[in-house]
Amino acid sequence: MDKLLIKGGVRLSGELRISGAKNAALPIMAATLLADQPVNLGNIPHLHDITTTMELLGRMGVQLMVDEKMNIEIDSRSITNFEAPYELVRTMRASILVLGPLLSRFGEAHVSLPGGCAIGTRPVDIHLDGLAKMGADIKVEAGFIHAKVDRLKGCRLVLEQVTVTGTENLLMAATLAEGTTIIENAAREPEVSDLAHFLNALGARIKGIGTDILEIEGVDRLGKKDLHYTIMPDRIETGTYLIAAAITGGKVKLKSTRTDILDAVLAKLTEAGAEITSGPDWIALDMHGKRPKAVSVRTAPYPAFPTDMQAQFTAMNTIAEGVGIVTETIFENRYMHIQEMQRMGANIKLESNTAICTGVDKLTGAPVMATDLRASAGLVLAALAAEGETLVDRIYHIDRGYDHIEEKLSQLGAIIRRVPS
Ligand SMILES: CC(=O)N[C@H]1[C@@H](OP(=O)(O)OP(=O)(O)OC[C@H]2O[C@@H](n3ccc(=O)[nH]c3=O)[C@H](O)[C@@H]2O)O[C@H](CO)[C@@H](O)[C@@H]1O
Ligand SMILES: C=C(OP(=O)(O)O)C(=O)O
Repeated sequence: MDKLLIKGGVRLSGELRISGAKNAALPIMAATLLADQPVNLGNIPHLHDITTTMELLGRMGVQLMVDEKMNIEIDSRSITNFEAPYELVRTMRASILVLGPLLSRFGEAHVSLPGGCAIGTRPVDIHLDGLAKMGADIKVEAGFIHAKVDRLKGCRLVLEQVTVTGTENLLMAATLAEGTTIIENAAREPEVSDLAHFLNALGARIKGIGTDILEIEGVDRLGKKDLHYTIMPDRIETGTYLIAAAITGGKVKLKSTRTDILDAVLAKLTEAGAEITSGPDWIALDMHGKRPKAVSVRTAPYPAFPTDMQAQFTAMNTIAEGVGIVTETIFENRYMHIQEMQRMGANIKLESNTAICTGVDKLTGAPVMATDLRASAGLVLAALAAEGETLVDRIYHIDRGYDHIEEKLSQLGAIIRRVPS
């Protein structure tokens, strides 16, 4: 297993280009299953999860072609089977996103139940309940979801809890259903909106995009000749590099990104003492060499503070001035990074879903273990601020969601290298 070796203490500075959003690219790739014409997708990030999704679609018989700029052409007309096997689903929970499109277009889907994950139990009951309400016959047997239907029927769905992939699965399913579907208490994450815009570009009729009530009038077919769709920028990658600069007292300019999807994160960085400036497609952060001030954050569905930025802000609080209280309300077990940060000298007290972080003057490099994607990012950030060397093990988690992280951090002056296994 590859590791990352980081020598901390360098003040980062420079410019970077932000990649396409993993959490928009994955549902949009799954949504191409709905189209009866090839689709070309641009701004696809270089990530392990993308390779897994390509393999998943490829095993179903879908044809994929990637060019050197990571534009992917996906043609689902050659599909031969409707199965998402365990060995792929277990490495990437987003595989569940093929369920809605397969069922809606082909009337059949067999998707392995996603396995346990380091951040919580993450059930898919809301996905399944919604599809059943739309008329699907769903059985869960031997770890597989088997779903069948002649044609899904539109109906009113009130989601019990805000769920991002749940909203996406039901939204995709509704596009080819008979009649109108209303999804209430829908997730408003920008990636859900990007998916909805993509579906409308294919010919879907979705209203209420960006709100918590989505209205979908089913159509008979989806697909548009020569459709090219560009994936939105990754707001979590953007936030992570802003913190890389903030935690080292440095400055950074991030290009090909957006400010309008990062309000909660930028507000907290400003509170931490960062000077933020921005243009239509760039954001810059300057700490002017200062140590950040500790900030308190509480995770909640968009537009509130994102759970996918919690570990990174926890990392910043470890070396900040003062006490920051971090409350995780989305996932019940998303604090696996804390124990590792404590090994680097962090002063964090964990009480139930609240982490009380008292900033220390310095962290010390240590061997640490990455446990999930954003926990790994938090450890890399802590390592950038620490004195001495940190060896981050199990970085396959990071490769799931960060495009060329060591190259990008090196570009900002970080001393970081991949140690192959
Ligand atoms: C690929 C992708 O986009 N992943 C994101 C997505 O994950 P994901 O879509 O899996 O997360 P959800 O929004 O579904 O989870 C929110 C909460 O709802 C619960 N829940 C969800 C579905 C369900 O059927 N039943 C249920 O109880 C979950 O256990 C969790 O406590 O949103 C999360 C919350 O912003 C992010 O951290 C992930 O990065
Ligand atoms: C939790 C995440 O991803 P996934 O839902 O794919 O596990 C994430 O992107 O932080």
